[in-house]
Amino acid sequence: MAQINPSILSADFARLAEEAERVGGADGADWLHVDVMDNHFVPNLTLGVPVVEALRKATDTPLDCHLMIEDPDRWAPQYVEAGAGSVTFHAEAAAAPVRLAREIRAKGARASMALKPATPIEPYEDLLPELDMLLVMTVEPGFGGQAFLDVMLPKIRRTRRLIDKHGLTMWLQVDGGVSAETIERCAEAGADVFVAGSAVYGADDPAAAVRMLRRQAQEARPAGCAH
Ligand SMILES: O=C(CO)[C@H](O)[C@H](O)COP(=O)(O)O
Repeated sequence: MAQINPSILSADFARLAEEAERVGGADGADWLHVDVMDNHFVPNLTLGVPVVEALRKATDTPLDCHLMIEDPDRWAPQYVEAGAGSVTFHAEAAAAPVRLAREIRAKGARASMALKPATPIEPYEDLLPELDMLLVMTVEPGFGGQAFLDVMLPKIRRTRRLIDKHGLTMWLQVDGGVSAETIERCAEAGADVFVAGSAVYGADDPAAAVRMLRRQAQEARPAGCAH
């Protein structure tokens, strides 16, 4: 089942509760993607734990927190305590990714790891069973509205093959430039969770955009795929 996670990076930060509402409801967002940026790991600054706590109270949609921050080993557990249902840390930033994934899971959230475009999946093959999701970035992290990097499609395919080879049920997420023009290629390559910021919040009807993206992804999935 294809999941669509609108990124609040493209939402109106002065009205986050209403923006969450605009993509929620039946057939709406599967998760709300919350981009946490610290101005060090990426050259942009967004929000932190108090905003995640406030969002948790403002919406029933589960929160998928993507930490684009340094030292996630120290900070990620606080996002679980703040109410995130899934916490993604970056492979490039984590000092002890296995220990961190186990801590996130032990605290009750899904553990996920992200790879920047230049980071290969292969060195992390043995870590996959420790994770509930792997995020392949399809833009350089830091900003919404960037063009989708087609050169990431082979990495999505290789990651899907590794997940299937190990018989894992973990999810494969893509984030960056995902839109009506690019989502089918991602789904064909094996992604099953799609983050979309500008393609959802830039639409006249964001909830309809979520439904359309989900339908496109669902129809583009390889025939007979287990994910
Ligand atoms: O992680 C991100 C940027 O670092 C965003 O989630 C992502 O770029 C979504 O925005 P868009 O769909 O407009 O590309």
